[in-house]
Amino acid sequence: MTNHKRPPASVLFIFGGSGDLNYRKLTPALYNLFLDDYMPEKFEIAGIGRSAYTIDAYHEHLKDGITKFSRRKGEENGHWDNFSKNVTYLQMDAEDQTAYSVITDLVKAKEAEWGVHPNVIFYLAVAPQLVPAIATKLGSLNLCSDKACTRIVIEKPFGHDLQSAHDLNTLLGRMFSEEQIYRIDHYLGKETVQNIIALRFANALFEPVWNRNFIDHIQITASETVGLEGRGGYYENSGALRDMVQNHILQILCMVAMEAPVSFDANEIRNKKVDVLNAIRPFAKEKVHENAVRGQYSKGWREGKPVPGYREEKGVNPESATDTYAAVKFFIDNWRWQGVPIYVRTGKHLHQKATNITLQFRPAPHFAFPAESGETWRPNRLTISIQPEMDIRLRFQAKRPGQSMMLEPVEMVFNFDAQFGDQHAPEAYETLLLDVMEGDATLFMRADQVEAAWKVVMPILETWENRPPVDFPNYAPDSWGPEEADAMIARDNHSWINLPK
Ligand SMILES: NC(=O)C1=CN([C@@H]2O[C@H](COP(=O)(O)OP(=O)(O)OC[C@H]3O[C@@H](n4cnc5c(N)ncnc54)[C@H](OP(=O)(O)O)[C@@H]3O)[C@@H](O)[C@H]2O)C=CC1
Ligand SMILES: O=C1O[C@H](COP(=O)(O)O)[C@@H](O)[C@H](O)[C@H]1O
Repeated sequence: MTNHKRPPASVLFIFGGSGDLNYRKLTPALYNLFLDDYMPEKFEIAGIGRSAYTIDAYHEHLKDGITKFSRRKGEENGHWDNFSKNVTYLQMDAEDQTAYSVITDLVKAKEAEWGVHPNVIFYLAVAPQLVPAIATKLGSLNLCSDKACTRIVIEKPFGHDLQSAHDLNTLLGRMFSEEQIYRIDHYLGKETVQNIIALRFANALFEPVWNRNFIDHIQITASETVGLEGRGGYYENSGALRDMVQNHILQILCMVAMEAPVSFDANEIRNKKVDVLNAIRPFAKEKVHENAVRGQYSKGWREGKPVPGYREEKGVNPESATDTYAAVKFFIDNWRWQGVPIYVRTGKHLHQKATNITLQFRPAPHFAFPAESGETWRPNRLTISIQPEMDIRLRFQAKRPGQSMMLEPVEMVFNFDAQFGDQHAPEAYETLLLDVMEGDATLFMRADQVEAAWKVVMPILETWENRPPVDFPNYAPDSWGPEEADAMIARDNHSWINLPK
């Protein structure tokens, strides 16, 4: 028996139903929502692709993905039959307008069967080049003018640069109103990312010190130990700055730096975030090299096994100039953050998988203790670990037990798993898919947000594109990235904070 509201009846069309994202993320997320009683009482999921599948083969394929990739690891597959009877497959070429009648037919059939007009959700889990064609064809169906019930979900990447993102927004705007468009950034669905808002705005403790008067600098790290994982074709045209900084990292930065919202209304939250993006100091192109560092991994070793260099990966140009690492120093020009550097970095094949945010506080204004007591003195730090560790740590000085006043840095830790158990935290895609079915766009990117984020990175991208790197490859797998990134932060008398594994 469910004790929460469930979304209204919904028909969900997944373009890319035969693809990797649906296999690894979307269907496992939908199945978990089903197990947790969050799916609508009446729902139909239609995967779409050109590949041929019998319905049984399609179900087997999806079940295999759940067994391998669901947070529940398929241990509750006993409910699969009840779920999969609502899952169908439509073999169609999405570039063929005449094929789209199957979509309207299915919606009509479900409306007649259920006796209610359902939500109609189009999830575009396809390569970005296909998005304009599909959106245009959907636009010519009778379904899209229903602003209350019809929604379109667009996967990343949203555009390749500011101009293409703007063009895509314009095109989508011809067929759908802004409230119907859900631009996914899966980081916003992560529990620990959403918790930044709770930490900041549900507690009176932090807000008074959350500003330039107390904070010395901020670091955001999103490091990965994996390489391309078969996505060379995509990544070669993207790179770390486009793939991670323009979207995930800037969104995290917005949540750390935004002003307090007055309500949880989607537009209120998004307004506050876009204010941050608009306040990020634009880079003069001649200053880019002082504030941004790019890297590319060479061949090397990880845990005793050889790792091919980026330029040797499938789908990659042997002389590629694509960045697999990016580090940038940002400033936010507003009253709260004036003068506080925000260092961000991300990269493939780094030493550790870790996404975390550290706010380092200014030193205490006067050190009254005997000089020798402060040998191990360290500045206060608040560290928010997003993944794989999910915790928040506050570092402060304590008196070491004994007859003399010796100080020692210690930590207070809140750990999600220890507090709430590790079994039932929903995955990002569960949260985001549920939000789409419920019509809540708070965790999705509005058109102006996406474009503002592109504006932030464009001077770096343009400078890098006009000035090919001379030193690539410039970092080894299993390292912390190029030395130049260490030098960039060292010029400000700081160093990158690498948390212990
Ligand atoms: N995979 C991932 O982990 C992530 C993916 N994404 C994004 O999701 C999107 C999809 O990625 P991914 O699933 O990896 O890609 P895949 O290449 O695995 O899947 C592409 C899908 O598009 C379908 N498709 C291609 N052309 C047509 C067509 N003409 N008509 C109908 N269907 C078509 C393919 O079906 P068929 O071949 O059967 O026609 C397939 O289902 C991309 O934008 C990607 O950037 C974002 C984050 C993570
Ligand atoms: O969007 C992307 O994110 C993943 C990292 O996601 P995470 O949830 O595992 O942190 C990244 O590997 C991929 O290149 C990028 O497209």
